[in-house]
Parts: sequence; structure tokens; C-alpha cells
Amino acid sequence: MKDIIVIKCGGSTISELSEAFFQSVVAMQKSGKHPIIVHGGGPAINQLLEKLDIQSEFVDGLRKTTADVLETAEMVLCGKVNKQIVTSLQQANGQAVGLSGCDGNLLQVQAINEEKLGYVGEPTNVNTELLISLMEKQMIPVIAPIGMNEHGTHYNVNADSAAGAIAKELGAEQLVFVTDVDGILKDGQCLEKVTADEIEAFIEDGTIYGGMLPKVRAALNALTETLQSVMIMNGKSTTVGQYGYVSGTTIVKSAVGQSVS
Ligand SMILES: Nc1ncnc2c1ncn2[C@@H]1O[C@H](COP(=O)(O)OP(=O)(O)O)[C@@H](O)[C@H]1O
Ligand SMILES: CC(=O)N[C@@H](CCC(=O)OP(=O)(O)O)C(=O)O
Repeated sequence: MKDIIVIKCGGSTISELSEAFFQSVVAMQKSGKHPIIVHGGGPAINQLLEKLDIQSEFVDGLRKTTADVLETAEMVLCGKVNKQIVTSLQQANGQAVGLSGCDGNLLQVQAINEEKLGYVGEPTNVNTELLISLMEKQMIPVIAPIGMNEHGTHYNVNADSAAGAIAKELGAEQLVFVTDVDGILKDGQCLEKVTADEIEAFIEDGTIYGGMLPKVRAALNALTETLQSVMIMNGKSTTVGQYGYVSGTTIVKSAVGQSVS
């Protein structure tokens, strides 16, 4: 399927997303493109963990996930955040269907490192047929990043890595990370374009850290012949699609003129 656009909405910005944002996603779909939303929900998970007095910590931008943390994350992502986004799209006259990665075996995963991270999974396979059949019926899939392995064990998946895997497997033409900063910042300035080599250097020197790490890793993993660049942009000022992108950082594999191998 052509014209697939994967939009990852970060938990950092979900509550800031405007009606115009959701209207622009629906307008994009009505103009013949195929948007998919993958969402996070880190701050909302933090809030409930705090209420329940459950401790959690992050390792390189990934939440160490015990059984209690997994249960909480799943409740928040699938029960609360997913339905908020579905509702906002329906209010904008779109037809949205909320799914977690467990529904229809949408996101099959394996543990990254159980000893270090607990129930944190990385995607191994995506049920693209399910997503395509929904999009063919003019539905907008809204995906919560909880995945499942072949034994039916659920895993917490970073939403950036879920979005990257889904974009790659579908051969999407665009992948957009909507977050709470204008893009990749260096010395307070938003960088317009960065290459894989520059990203490695920025990770090394500490310019890129925390929640930006899974974003740039997912972006670099997702780059293919079809998907030559990935955007990071601010949810506060963003509408997508026909209204154009306001500003942000474009991530490319290498400098202009060299294609992805
Ligand atoms: N170089 C960088 N430029 C911009 N943000 C960065 C950078 N390095 C780390 N970050 C952090 O990454 C955060 C975005 O990631 P995260 O909080 O996980 O958001 P989201 O919920 O949208 O995925 C920013 O708010 C900022 O604190
Ligand atoms: C393994 C892991 O880190 N999972 C994330 C899933 C949600 C997420 O990614 O939310 P954001 O997009 O808001 O960061 C978490 O538990 O916070």
C-alpha cells in the first residue's frame, strides 16, 4: 500500500495536541493518504505508578519493567491513552480503531534483556495485513505499544521503537515523531538535518540523551529506500499533512546525494 504515514505521538505532548492536529490527520486520510498513529504515554504511566507507589527507573531511555510496572503501563497505554486518541480522532470526524500490539498479533516482540530491563520487548514482526485491511476501509489505526511473544507473554515496548518497526514493515513513506521539543537541539538550537554519523557523535558527547535516544535509534533503524528521512517535531505547533510541517529536525542516513543502502 502506498502513501502510508506513521505518526508517533509522544506521551510528553499528547495532552497538548490541538483539535487542529487531529483534524489535520483526518484531512490527510480523506485526501487519500493512510495515516497510522502510534502513541506513547510515559508521563501518564509515571503518574499512576506514583499513585500506586510502584518504583520504576529508566535505562538509556527505556523503562525497566517489572510485572507490576507492566500491568500499570498496559492499563494506562491501552485503557486510557489509546481511547483518548481514538476519541479525539472521532471528534474530528475520523474513523479510528484502537489496538494494542497484542490485538491480532499486531506487534510480535522478544525480550531485549530480561535481567537488565525486565518485561521490555523489541519488535520482531508486525501484522501488516491487519493494518492494511483497516486502512483500506478508511480506518485510522491507533496503536498502543504493548507487544506479545509467541508464548503470549506481554511486554512493554518503547513507543518510538514500535513506530519505527511498524513504519519499516509497512514500507511507509513518512515517519514523524511528534514530541515536546522542536527537534534535536544542540546548544539550544534546533538542528534542521542530521545524519547517522552526526547522531552517533551526539550520543557519544551527551548532546542526545534520555528520551531522545530511543527516537534517534528507531529513526535510524527505520530508514530504507522507501523511507529516506524521518522527522522529529513539536506537538505544540504541529499539524500534519496538507497543512505542511512547521519545523523540526530531519534525520537522514547520510549526507545529500547518497542513498540508503
Ligand atoms: N539533543 C536533544 N534535543 C532535544 N531533546 C532532547 C535531546 N536529548 C535529550 N532530549 C530529551 O528528549 C525529550 C523527548 O523525549 P521523551 O521525553 O521521551 O518524549 P516523548 O514522550 O515525546 O517520546 C526532550 O524533552 C528532552 O528532554
Ligand atoms: C520500554 C518503555 O520505555 N516503554 C515506554 C512506553 C511508553 C512510551 O514509550 O511513551 P513515550 O512515547 O511517552 O516515551 C514506557 O514505559 O514509558
